[in-house]
Amino acid sequence: MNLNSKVTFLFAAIALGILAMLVAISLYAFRSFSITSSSAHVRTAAEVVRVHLTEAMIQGTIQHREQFLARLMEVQGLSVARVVRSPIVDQQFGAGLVRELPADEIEKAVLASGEPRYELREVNGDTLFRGTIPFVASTEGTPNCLQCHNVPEGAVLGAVTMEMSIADLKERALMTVAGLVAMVALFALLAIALVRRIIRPVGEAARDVEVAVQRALKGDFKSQIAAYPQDEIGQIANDTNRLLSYLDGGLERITQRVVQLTGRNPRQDENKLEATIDMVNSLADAAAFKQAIEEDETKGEIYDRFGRILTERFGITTYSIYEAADGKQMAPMLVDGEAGGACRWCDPQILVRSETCRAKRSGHPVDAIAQPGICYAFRGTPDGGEPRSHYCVPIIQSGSVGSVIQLVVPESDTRRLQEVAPFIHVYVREMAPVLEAKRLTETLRDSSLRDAMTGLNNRRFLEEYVDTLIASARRRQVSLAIMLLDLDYFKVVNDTYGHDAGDTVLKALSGVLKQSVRASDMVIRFGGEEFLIVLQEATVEGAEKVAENIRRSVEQLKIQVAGAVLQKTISIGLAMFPEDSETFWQTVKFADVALYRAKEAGRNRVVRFEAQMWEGHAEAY
Ligand SMILES: Nc1nc2c(ncn2[C@@H]2O[C@H](COP(=O)(O)OP(=O)(O)OP(=O)(O)O)[C@@H](O)[C@H]2O)c(=O)[nH]1
Repeated sequence: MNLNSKVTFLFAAIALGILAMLVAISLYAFRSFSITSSSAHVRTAAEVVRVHLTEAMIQGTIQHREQFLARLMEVQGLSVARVVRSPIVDQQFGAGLVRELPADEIEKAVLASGEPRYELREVNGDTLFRGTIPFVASTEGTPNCLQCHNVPEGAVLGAVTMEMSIADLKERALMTVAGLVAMVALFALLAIALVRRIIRPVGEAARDVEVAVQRALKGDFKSQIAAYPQDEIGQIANDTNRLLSYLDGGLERITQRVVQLTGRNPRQDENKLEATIDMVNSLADAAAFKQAIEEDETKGEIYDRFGRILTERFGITTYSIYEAADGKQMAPMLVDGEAGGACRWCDPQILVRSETCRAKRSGHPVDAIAQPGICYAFRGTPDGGEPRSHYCVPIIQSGSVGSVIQLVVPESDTRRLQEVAPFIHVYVREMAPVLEAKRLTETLRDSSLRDAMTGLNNRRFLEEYVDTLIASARRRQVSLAIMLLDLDYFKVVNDTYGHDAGDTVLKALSGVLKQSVRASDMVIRFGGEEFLIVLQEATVEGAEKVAENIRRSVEQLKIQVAGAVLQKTISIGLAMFPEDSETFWQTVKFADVALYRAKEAGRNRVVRFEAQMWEGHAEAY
């Protein structure tokens, strides 16, 4: 029920209540008045009858009593006028007139009690008032009752009964009450109409405010409340309009900025305020994410953190992060939360021919939800499960695609992915410069630890890595074989064919060395044409075999240089850690001494270090 109806209802109820009370009080008052006034009339008439009868008795004309009473009934409205005698009068004066009427029940009661009785009754639609008044013996007056009646003072001598119609009086009373009711009802109707008119703007403003609040709760602050006269309601309407405009303007400005940052426009059917709050939250989360990854040490940690955000925040559990390596290759860094996992969602071709990856090739996001089947490299159902779709985002670093994020979702979940994609872009945008900085740092660090010409690790790398190497060997209680290798008569190559030919020989040798050892072994370019190899978990016999194998491979290696095919030999010194020395670098010195012996002994050979070789060399180191 609205305010207007409530007020109308309230006023109507009050008016009805007042009317009911008014009618009740009026009717009661009129009834009391009618009875009182009729009683007074009957009493007066009874007194007139008594005086007349007394006079008739004194004059001896009492036999005309009935005529007198009949004449009396001609008075308008009077329907009964009769007299009854009390038994004590009959005792004194006999039975009285032959027409004497017997007393009815009321008269008997009045004669017995001496108290008047009045009564209202309805007869055939007429309202009659009856009064029975006793004649009581009194000593007052001249002559008085006791002069003739032989009775004590106060005795009841008789009673007169009169009955008159008060229909006219009643009708007039009802007319008066009806008039009163009509006036009050009219006044109430006018009052209700006036109050409704006064409060209508309040109700309409309240309705407008309610509509505006409902829309505001849905993120829409564009409502305006109709202008009203300059009273309190008008003031509320104006203030509310100003507040709504202020909120709408503020939300509009915030949304515009947030849309610029996220690239996501709230949908028409969306709660704009909640959508904007969501976007601001995402921006704040992305900023926190950026702060966290800036302090991460490696790119692997960054990918891992991003993977967790994909799963925990966006509910995406199947995804791949590829890193574009040098040349045409791509490497999976994180697949479905697994570091360096296999290429699960794409044709493995992309790993060796990165151009096969559409996002890598184009540098643009690849949206298979908007354009199903857009990328031929995508393998949507590798395990025959529910068909899947994908959305790939390239990360541009230093002007080219450095990494590719691939999000994979079941077909049934594509709409949700579309909704979160802009937020994921925000994260990717925050991540890109940090990844680039990390890549530069890693490249710089890698180049300082690597020999640019041969691609082998350098002496500095060995110096940094040696502690880890020793700790690992000690923990596993294994030996390391250390070989120092030096090309024989290498100077001649430079001198005869030039420095470039010398470089070619060194590169070819590096290749042979790399191929001759296990991936876990280390090949280091130790000096100019000097190389150091560390074999992990080695025995003396095993190491000697590897060294001999290298010597033979080098001897058989034919190297094409400008205008000639060269064949070179190599000398190798071998020492064992910790068998030959408890310290790694001392073992390297022993390998160097053995190498010296190999050169001394005619070159192109492997010499295993022996303790007596150190004698005479100690001072040289
Ligand atoms: N082309 C080229 N030559 C290098 C490089 N580093 C060192 N050399 C040369 O390698 C040669 C080493 O010569 P030596 O130490 O005299 O030894 P060798 O001629 O190999 O003779 P032995 O070791 O005694 O068998 C020098 O001529 C250096 O200039 C390099 O990076 N490229």
